[in-house]
Amino acid sequence: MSVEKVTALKAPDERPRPGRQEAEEAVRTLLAYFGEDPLREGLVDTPRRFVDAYEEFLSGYAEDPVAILSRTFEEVDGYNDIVLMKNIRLESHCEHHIQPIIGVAHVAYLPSDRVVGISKLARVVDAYARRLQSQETLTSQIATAIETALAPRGVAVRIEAEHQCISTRGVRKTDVACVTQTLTGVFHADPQMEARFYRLIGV
Ligand SMILES: Nc1nc2c(ncn2[C@@H]2O[C@H](COP(=O)(O)OP(=O)(O)OP(=O)(O)O)[C@@H](O)[C@H]2O)c(=O)[nH]1
Ligand SMILES: [Zn+2]
Repeated sequence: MSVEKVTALKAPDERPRPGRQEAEEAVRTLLAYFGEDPLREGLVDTPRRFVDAYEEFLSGYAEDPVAILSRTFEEVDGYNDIVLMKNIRLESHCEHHIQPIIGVAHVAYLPSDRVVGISKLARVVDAYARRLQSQETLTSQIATAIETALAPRGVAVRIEAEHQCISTRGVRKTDVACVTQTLTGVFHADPQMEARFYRLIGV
């Protein structure tokens, strides 16, 4: 197996990482590449700020979404219907251009024997969104984490988002939403459940 292939198979936390100084130096290189003077007053601290900002944007790599969903509750007095968090603000970055993806996520599940604290559904969205993503992968990862952690009767995740790599550069189309969804279990198998999900989120 080639060296590249072995590297590609390593888990993210096992991959050798450059240090902070190297990261800031890379930003200085980019500034110089674009014709700027990285040492002028307004830019001298920019590499530090840039790396700080992207550590925040990409902080999801340090999170374990299944662990976020590990605290569950069984005492729901027979509650037996859909749980939906709709209009969760979504902020991510596309893996192709490292440009913002801004939109909303709707996350629903039909519990089997346990429910999760509802804030945790939004935390799972953030844990995956704060990574370099394609919208399809992001949608699927959120659904899979809920499936894995809660073993519910079904999961429905829908994301509607604008990609700034499409609105501010390249093809430059504004007010265009990319819509993706993953439906599992009853939401996939039962058209009435699928339709209820759409009605609840106002589609
Ligand atoms: N499927 C998918 N594509 C995405 C996503 N975010 C960005 N893209 C697309 O990724 C593609 C990358 O295409 P390339 O031809 O390699 O890159 P490019 O030359 O910058 O393409 P243009 O954006 O068309 O200028 C573009 O079509 C983007 O619109 C996403 O979340 N999912
Ligand atoms: Zn992009």
